[in-house]
Amino acid sequence: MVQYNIALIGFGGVNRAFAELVAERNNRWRTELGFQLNIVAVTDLNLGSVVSANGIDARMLIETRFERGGFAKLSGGSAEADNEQVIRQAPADIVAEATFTNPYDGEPAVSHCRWALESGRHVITTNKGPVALAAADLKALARRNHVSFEYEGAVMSGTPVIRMAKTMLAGSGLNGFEGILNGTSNFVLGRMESGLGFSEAIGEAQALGYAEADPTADVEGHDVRLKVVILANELLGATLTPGDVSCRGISSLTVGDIESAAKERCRWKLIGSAIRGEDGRIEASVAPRRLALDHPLAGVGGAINAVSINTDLLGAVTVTGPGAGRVETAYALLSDIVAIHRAVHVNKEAAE
Ligand SMILES: NC(=O)c1ccc[n+]([C@@H]2O[C@H](COP(=O)([O-])OP(=O)(O)OC[C@H]3O[C@@H](n4cnc5c(N)ncnc54)[C@H](O)[C@@H]3O)[C@@H](O)[C@H]2O)c1
Ligand SMILES: N[C@@H](CCO)C(=O)O
Repeated sequence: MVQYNIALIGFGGVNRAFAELVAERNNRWRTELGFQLNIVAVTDLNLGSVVSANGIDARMLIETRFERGGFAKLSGGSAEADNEQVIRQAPADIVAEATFTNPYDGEPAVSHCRWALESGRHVITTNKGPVALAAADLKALARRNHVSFEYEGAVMSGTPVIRMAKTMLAGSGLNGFEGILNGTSNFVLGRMESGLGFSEAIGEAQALGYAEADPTADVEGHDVRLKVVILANELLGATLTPGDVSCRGISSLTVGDIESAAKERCRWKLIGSAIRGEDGRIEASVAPRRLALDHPLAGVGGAINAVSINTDLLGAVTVTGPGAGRVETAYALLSDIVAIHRAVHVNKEAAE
């Protein structure tokens, strides 16, 4: 039986939900997927660090109400988040990076990924910073160290848009995309249509685990800008940085704007898009758009995301599914491990 030792960096909504999946589903994964997971290290800015080569009980981790620095009370624990030491020295095969997204330079998550890859650990991450701002370097580092860098959850949480488009639409002539790529702002717009105030709607999105640590990133469009960079670079072969993407969020929309759109059978949506022009240049933007109710993206509600990918051979192919949520995003981490497992074990077995 294959077992992967996992280090969790950041123990907030996503990695907690992932630990819960490990506690509930490891037996099932053994049978269905051919591997089981063993959490050997966890670090968190608020809780500290804990390392155990024999494994840390996932159920204990999620059921204990730790205070600040509370990992110090566990065997192998410390009150400090010793990220570098844990990432480089814990006996992990895979490092799951799920700390805050920093939209400016991606740090400290970029360093977390770099330390892990340099130390020969696979990296799985839901953090948009390292993927949008340092993917090329991190992929090269992964190749040099014969490990994988996987990041399906960075766009549309557990809905597999990156892997699906890169593998299943290969050769179809991808030339652009447009879509709803932020669960929080889509949820907030829907709640405002139902009469809720902007701040109350954001509060609900935070409670449901959709929002960024600083929800300004959601409502000002910065989160979508990172996702547009990621999709454009992954799917269209672009080399965009966030500065290349014009960006406007939903914070300037008023209840009056939303009501007048509704009277004219329209609805506001925050749309991220990129398109390859005649000259080969990629134009990318994030902006609220007033869509007629019969537009395919107008009916996408709540924290659901949808992206229509333009192809030469098929026309538009639309992927829709959850775009935020703790469990939904934790699933993306599992899907990354499945990809690593298939690359390492299944392909090796097929070659033998
Ligand atoms: N929640 C979602 O729906 C969702 C979806 C897709 C992607 N993401 C991304 O996944 C990541 C995690 O999201 P989340 O919802 O769990 O966020 P969260 O705010 O609930 O958790 C982040 C955790 O990281 C810890 N942390 C921050 N900096 C750290 C550091 N330097 N060292 C160790 N720990 C640190 C924090 O203490 C916190 O517990 C974020 O980058 C987010 O953008 C989240
Ligand atoms: N805050 C983000 C999480 C998913 O990246 C959203 O609401 O879409």
